[in-house]
Amino acid sequence: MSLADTTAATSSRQPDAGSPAPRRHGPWWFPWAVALGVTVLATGLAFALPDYWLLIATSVLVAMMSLLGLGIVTGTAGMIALCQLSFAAVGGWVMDLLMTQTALPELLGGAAFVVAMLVGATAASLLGLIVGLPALRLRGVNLAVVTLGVAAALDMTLQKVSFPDQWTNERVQRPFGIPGAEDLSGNRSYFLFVAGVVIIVALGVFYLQRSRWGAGWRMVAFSERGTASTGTSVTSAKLSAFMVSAFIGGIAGSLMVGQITTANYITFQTLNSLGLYVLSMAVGAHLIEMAFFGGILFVLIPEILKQFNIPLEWASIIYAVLGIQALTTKSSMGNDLRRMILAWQRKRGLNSIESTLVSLEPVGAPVPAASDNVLLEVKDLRVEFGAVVALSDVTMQLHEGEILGLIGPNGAGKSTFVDSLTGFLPHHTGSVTLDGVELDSLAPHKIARAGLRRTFQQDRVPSTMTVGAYARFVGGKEVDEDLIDEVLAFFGCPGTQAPLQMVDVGTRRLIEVAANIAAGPKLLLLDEPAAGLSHEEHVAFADRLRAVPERFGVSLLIIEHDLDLVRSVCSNLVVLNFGQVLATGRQEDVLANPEVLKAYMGETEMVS
Ligand SMILES: Nc1ncnc2c1ncn2[C@@H]1O[C@H](COP(=O)(O)OP(=O)(O)OP(=O)(O)O)[C@@H](O)[C@H]1O
Repeated sequence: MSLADTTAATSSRQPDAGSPAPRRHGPWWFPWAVALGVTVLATGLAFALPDYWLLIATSVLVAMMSLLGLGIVTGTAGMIALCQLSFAAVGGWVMDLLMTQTALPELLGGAAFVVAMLVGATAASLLGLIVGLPALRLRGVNLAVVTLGVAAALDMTLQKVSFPDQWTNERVQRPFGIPGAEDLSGNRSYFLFVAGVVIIVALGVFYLQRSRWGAGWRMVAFSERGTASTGTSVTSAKLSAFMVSAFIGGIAGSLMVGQITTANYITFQTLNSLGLYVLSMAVGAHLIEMAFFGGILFVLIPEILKQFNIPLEWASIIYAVLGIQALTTKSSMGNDLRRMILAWQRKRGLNSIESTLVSLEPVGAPVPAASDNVLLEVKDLRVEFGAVVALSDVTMQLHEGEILGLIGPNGAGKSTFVDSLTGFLPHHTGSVTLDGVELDSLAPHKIARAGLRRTFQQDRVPSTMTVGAYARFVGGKEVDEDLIDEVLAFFGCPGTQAPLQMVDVGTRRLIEVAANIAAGPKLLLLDEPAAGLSHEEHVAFADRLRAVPERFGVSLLIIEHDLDLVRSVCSNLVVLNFGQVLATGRQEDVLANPEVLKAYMGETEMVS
């Protein structure tokens, strides 16, 4: 499409034809209805089960609590933690200390248990913070070794120090009983108390998973770079996952101590933490219902072995088989189940979600003209990878309201340029300023917050969220929800309720562009945004991009190999070659420059 083909811009912010359905939030009462149902069920079980099975049921709930915590680090945030029972041990130890060695029970009566439990969980979350620190730099096997080391060290310490109740042979008093129950501190009321705590924590996890924190955990599991480029600190996301996980682990430890009213280091041994990790991976403990199922397995496998007089050590072999299955298939029972439901829905033609970009009425905006205000100023940018000079003395400007194209042959330094500007290559020299603010010394998430955002060549949109959750996360705390709907509709993206799992990769990249525009940056860098789009989608996408600066107030820097798109949307171009600026200026002039023709494409293709 040439300049002559374009018509006047429409700058009004009217909703487009083909808008997604109005935003609907899931029924708010659903989790509360489930919680009520579980409460009724637990109350029924408390009065129906014999004493021995009440103890077993309590153990299931406590194991579920441990798995709920572990699921946050392993399933949601995608890290490895082999010391979940160390957090439980710290929680249990502190509660044991407060309940048997201090005047807390006399002072607070039945409520002392709850206070001690919360103090213990807080202490465990501090250990979570310490364990999380290495996770900022380590991944995979290295992180596994560190967390295993923590578990082993705590194991040995507990063997030496022992639990406080054993110093004086006192027992931990269980919490206040349930009114009307006969045995106010007995197994029935304790089961009900534990069930209540589990329901509260499960509700907390449910809402956390859907909060900004939860979205950060999911993002960090999928892509740390993607997370940072949305303005979220990877450090905070990882540490908060470890701290919340450890807090819940600490509560589980307190409940374990309350169950047996005394404590022993054997309960919290490293081997048990390993078993819990394997189970968490095998069932997919980031899903609340699967954490419950995992709790049943964790308690029932040894119980069944006991019933058949099989040595309990065989339980480890069963966990090992489950672990091998989960690690080799890189999936969990929960995820498999969800995938099966999805495949079944697809077979029935339900929920297939596609972009409506090509069916949108063209906006017909002209290629935007740049204003006189310099928005981005890059001076003498230089990046070296050992002996390779990837960028050398790159100097360029981008003006407010402009769509600037950055082109160059393979290996010219385009990705290195984008990475340096957005903080992912901190060791560059030279200077980068955005709207007068120096960006050089800032971390990637701070650069994003300063108003310079980017999208990626590779898919950085996690399939574990809905379109709306992702867009709200990318948009930041202050994002206008109506603007999210508007930008999604503007690019023909699915509505906010659509699960990203149902959306193809090309449409996901459109959603990434839309969400970043809704975030309202001053400048958005699009790294090969049209890759993976069909010809018709290219044309429609270019039409929409041209309207972005005026309609949404976002300037664009587009890195693209596709010269049709560049011709169609960019007023000015910068050409990189061997890490240096080969040409810069008006698009028509640059594309006619013989040096550019020679270096970039070969004359025949450019002239045609
Ligand atoms: N991490 C790295 N270590 C060493 N050399 C690198 C590294 N990253 C990039 N380079 C080199 O720097 C130069 C510029 O690479 P860059 O990826 O920025 O080019 P590009 O223009 O984005 O290429 P493409 O269009 O193929 O994506 C190339 O010579 C590349 O081999």
